[in-house]
Amino acid sequence: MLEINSFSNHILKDISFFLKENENLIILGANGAGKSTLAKVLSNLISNDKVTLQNKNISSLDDEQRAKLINYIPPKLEVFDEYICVYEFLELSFIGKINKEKIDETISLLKLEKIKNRACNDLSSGEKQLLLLASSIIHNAKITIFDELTANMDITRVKEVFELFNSQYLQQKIIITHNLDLAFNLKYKVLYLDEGELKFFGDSSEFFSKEVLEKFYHNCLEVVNNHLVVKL
Ligand SMILES: Nc1ncnc2c1ncn2[C@@H]1O[C@H](COP(=O)(O)OP(=O)(O)OP(=O)(O)O)[C@@H](O)[C@H]1O
Repeated sequence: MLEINSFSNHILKDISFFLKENENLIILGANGAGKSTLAKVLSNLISNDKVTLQNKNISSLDDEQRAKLINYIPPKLEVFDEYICVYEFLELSFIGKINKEKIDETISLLKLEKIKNRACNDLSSGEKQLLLLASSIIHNAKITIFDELTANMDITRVKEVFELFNSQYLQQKIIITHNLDLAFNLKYKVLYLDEGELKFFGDSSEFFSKEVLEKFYHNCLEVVNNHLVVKL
């Protein structure tokens, strides 16, 4: 269970919502709407006392307790040690003891064998995002927030990520994305932000109705064969 109660700062305005146990969420909104800021508030990277996780105020949790409950995956991997390789990065992703079998299983799941000994800093943008995904599977927090995970992935990888999001590999997920077809097909609850204000929080079927799409995206989108396409 995740709750945020009347959070405001210079970007977000009076944000409140409640997510039930195991309920997944998509966060949508235009560039600069405040999506990443909200994700950082929910994971306490922007420290606050307005978020409750599993009935505990986030400000009362120590780092380990918080890491077990919520994990924010940023849009870009930043590694300061230029020599650290993919395998070593994954070793650092465990909250407790390292489990080499789990690392090998995750490498095989995401087909990362070819890059497992490469330096993280030498990876392409899409490979870095796959590494972040692998680290989140290993970390296995109660709630994982993905901030634009698929932005640099090729379409085959996006499809694999979609399937993974529909599997049991991760627990509760919060996904920030500009890929509206991914959002549409995941059928998670939707939160829409506009200039720091929460303008919609509700079910996928309601958000992706003709009326709501017209309200937020004007006449830019249509549903064709169960896919949301941009009318260019
Ligand atoms: N540390 C900061 N200091 C000042 N302004 C900030 C800071 N971080 C973000 N902002 C501003 O707050 C607004 C919201 O930023 P945020 O990154 O949350 O948007 P977003 O919805 O995730 O955008 P995008 O889709 O472009 O990634 C933007 O106008 C941004 O410039």
